[in-house]
Amino acid sequence: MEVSGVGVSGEAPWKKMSAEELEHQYLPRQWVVRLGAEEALRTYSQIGIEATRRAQATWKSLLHVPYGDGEGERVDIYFPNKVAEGALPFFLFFHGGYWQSGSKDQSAFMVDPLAAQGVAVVIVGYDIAPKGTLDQMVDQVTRSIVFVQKRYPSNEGIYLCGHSAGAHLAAMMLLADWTKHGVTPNLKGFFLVSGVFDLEPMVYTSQNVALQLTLEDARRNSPQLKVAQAQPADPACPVLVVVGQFDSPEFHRQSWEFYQTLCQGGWKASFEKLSDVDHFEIIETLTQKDSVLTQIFLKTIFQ
Ligand SMILES: N[C@@H](CC(=O)c1ccccc1NC=O)C(=O)O
Repeated sequence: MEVSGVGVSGEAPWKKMSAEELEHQYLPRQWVVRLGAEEALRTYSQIGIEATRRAQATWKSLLHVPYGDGEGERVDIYFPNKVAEGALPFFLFFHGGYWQSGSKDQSAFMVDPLAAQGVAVVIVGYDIAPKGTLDQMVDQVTRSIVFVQKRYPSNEGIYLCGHSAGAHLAAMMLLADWTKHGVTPNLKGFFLVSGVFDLEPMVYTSQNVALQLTLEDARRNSPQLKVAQAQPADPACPVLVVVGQFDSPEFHRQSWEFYQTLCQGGWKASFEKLSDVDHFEIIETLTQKDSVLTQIFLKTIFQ
């Protein structure tokens, strides 16, 4: 892999970028080659809305189930037809949108192909900025997982998948302290898709207008800085770091360096660069049962 991490000077490469270049590196829509930037976002939303409509028409579901008292603290749960409720693998999805856009209501991309194979899928809602702060989102995601574990104690594994900002939230769960929640979730795998793991560069982009991260907030919420010091709770739990071929060089660097840090920290990490997909297609392909990423998920869940 040719992506260099920290340069010979020891300084992160983004620190030498102009403000314009940094902004460009962290605007995924500008790296889409098959469509114009705005059309790429529109297409992504449409595919998410359509997949969600189809999922709700096809599978038994529990919609808008509260995992906390806040209005935004809700999940949608989709069940496969067979087997008794509960004794199933559970796949939890945390949507992207830079912690300030997107919702569970248009993010059920992977329900059809996973439910068809006997996986329960939970699409998690959380309070995006400016309503929610990053610390609150991390806490909400933690509680959503605790909720699933408590409600389905006989689950056959909980798998966390996040996209982009959602991959960041899922990665923060590698560091979660479950003791204060009274239950340790049966986590069996992490799928971190086109994520951001070091939030420091975000502080210097326009995304921070809504996020309002201080440098301290960014560092406290950067799994890249934290996982090296943490012991894997379960060293056998696989952590897959995936990035799309057409993601920006900064997104490639973020994923590659996080993967390397996970390996050094004793996690069972793997890295995939998915060919021919951009930041949005990488999730859009999850609507299809034979996509490379869908197959990786199923293989991990049923190995
Ligand atoms: N404002 C971003 C949108 C974006 O990043 C995004 C949109 C949908 C799903 C994930 C995204 N990226 C990270 O969370 C852009 O212009 O590319």
